[in-house]
Amino acid sequence: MVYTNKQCQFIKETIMKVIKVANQLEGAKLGLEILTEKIAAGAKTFGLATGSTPVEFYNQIINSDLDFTDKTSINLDEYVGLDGSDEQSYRYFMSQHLFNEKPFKENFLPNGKAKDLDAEVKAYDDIIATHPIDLQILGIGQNGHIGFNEPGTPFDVTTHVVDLTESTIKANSRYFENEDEVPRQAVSMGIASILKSKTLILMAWGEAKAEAIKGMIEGEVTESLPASVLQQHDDVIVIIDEAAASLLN
Ligand SMILES: N[C@@H]1[C@@H](O)[C@H](O)[C@@H](COP(=O)(O)O)O[C@@H]1O
Repeated sequence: MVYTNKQCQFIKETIMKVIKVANQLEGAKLGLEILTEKIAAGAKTFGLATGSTPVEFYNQIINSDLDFTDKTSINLDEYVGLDGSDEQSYRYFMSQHLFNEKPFKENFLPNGKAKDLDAEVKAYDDIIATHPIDLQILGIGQNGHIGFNEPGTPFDVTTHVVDLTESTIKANSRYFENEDEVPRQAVSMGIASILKSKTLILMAWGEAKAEAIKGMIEGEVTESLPASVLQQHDDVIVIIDEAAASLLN
């Protein structure tokens, strides 16, 4: 794979490729290059993430001439109790930041309003099984969570209902009027499902992510830092800015 982006600096190649970029915009452009390459190679199904991290990447996609009308997206997670029309739901977020501008053949997200959450979890596993993910986009929580797989989540779980930790509720409250408004549960793709993706790109910007990034890359593989499991996947590309990389040796 050839990266033409001049701003990036290749800082580590073990199994994980770690690429430091000048800033979020450069990282998003690099993400678009990789995505374009994967589509040219036949990728059809994309695992997508919410949060502030991929927003510029989605802008880049919107401004590109890539066509997704024959492509499928499968999102990582959704808050329990929020309808897709709720402005805080991840379904709404994805519509606003990508899907309204770039129509896909189909967009899957868990249904946070499902009456029977056990059935919803099973149905989402079936969707993932029948639509193998070619490229998964990930952000990372300050405590090292991916999707909504909080510290302590076993690595072998598939889609599940999660009790959000205090730290995640606090971190994500910036999107809500106050902390009390943040749902306490979410439906999340599990770590086992995430690891089945052919290629993964994890992006992180800013100092708040530096500790999690250090643990993920240089620490031991441990369920206390869910993203560390990515060390065991053979095709992970980590794109980070200076601040997120600042604690790396
Ligand atoms: N479930 C999402 C994660 O997928 C995301 O990676 C994380 C970080 O969010 P941000 O990108 O806003 O820092 O937030 C949420 O918890």
